[in-house]
Amino acid sequence: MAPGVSVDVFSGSGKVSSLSTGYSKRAYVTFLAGDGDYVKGVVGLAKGLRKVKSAYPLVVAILGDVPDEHRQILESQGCIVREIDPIYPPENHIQFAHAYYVINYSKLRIWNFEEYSKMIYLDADIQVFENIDHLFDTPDGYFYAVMDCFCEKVWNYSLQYKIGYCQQCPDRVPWPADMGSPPPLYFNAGMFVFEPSRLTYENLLHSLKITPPTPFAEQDFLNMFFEKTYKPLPPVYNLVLAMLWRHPENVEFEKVKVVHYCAAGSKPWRYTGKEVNMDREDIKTLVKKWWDIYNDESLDLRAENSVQTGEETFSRTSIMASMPEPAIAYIPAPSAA
Ligand SMILES: O=c1ccn([C@@H]2O[C@H](COP(=O)(O)OP(=O)(O)O[C@H]3O[C@H](CO)[C@H](O)[C@H](O)[C@H]3O)[C@@H](O)[C@H]2O)c(=O)[nH]1
Ligand SMILES: O[C@H]1[C@H](O)[C@@H](O)[C@H](O)[C@@H](O)[C@H]1O
Ligand SMILES: [Mn+2]
Repeated sequence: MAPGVSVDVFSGSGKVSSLSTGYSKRAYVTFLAGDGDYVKGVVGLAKGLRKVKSAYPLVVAILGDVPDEHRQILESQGCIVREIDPIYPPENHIQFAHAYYVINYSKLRIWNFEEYSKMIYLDADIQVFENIDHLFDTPDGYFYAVMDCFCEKVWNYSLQYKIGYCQQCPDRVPWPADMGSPPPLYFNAGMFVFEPSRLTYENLLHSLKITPPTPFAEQDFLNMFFEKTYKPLPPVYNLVLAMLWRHPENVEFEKVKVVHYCAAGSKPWRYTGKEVNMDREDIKTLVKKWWDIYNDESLDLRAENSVQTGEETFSRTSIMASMPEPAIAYIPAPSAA
């Protein structure tokens, strides 16, 4: 999109406005490690993207420890599987918020997927309930993601949590004047829009070498690295579930496009309803909606509705969905923060 063109990319109306840029230059990308059950998340995501008729493929950046059987499942669902080497942070004795976050530094390899000009990263524990292809039309040169919430216990090591400050409601407990300015806006790294670039990739790896690891691993690191170019997206593009009970006033539940099952106990494929906050009706509804997509056989990639173009398989419905709409409705952009 040409700079300065006033297109509201958040309206959700423009399915794909840039056929001319070619399909292969845009893709969704997720990350998969290990032989556990996150593969279910990726399958669910692939089917969810098909359901909303996304025009772009899903690339899965996998570590070498993903078993062949899981790779085949992903390919049979139309995913483009790309093996990446792991990235570890510099040695130190930091306690991560979760031990497995250490593998998440490997995610930085996706900046090296230079055959794509723009990508949307989605965690495997994310589901897309409405088409978000219009986010590919966001102006280049920025890093787009949704602001996080600091109210859950997993944040208890942080100063924000200790004093009760959250950027989602900065007036509840104002940032203490004697601590200088409030910290920069902080995004959740389960969903973001970015431009792969060899130069950025090399800068990321170089910076990582000289940056001590912190509890939220690559999420903290990306927040530091992209601090100046970060543009907040509205919460409907990555509903961090804790927002439902911590900041309900900031959530338009009926309008949510992307749900991130990141709260403790909320992964649909492990859900029991027993953990704190997990017996809420809204959570049960969202878990059921995830399973409905996962179990829907009509959303499996089928030979008769797929098109093979080199290494990439697109569903025919996706290609149909990429035809430009006759008219695009422009509505005022919601406040970014
Ligand atoms: O065994 C695993 C664990 C994780 N993952 C992948 O790593 C992603 C991140 O893990 P979680 O979704 O469990 O992490 P959270 O959502 O709780 O954590 C948040 O903080 C993390 C800090 O490392 C990451 O930034 C992550 O993207 C962000 O959403 C998963 O979605 C999945 O894509 C696997 O493939 N296998
Ligand atoms: O950024 C963090 C991370 O995604 C955690 O895993 C999640 O439980 C928190 O709610 C979120 O704030
Ligand atoms: Mn996640």
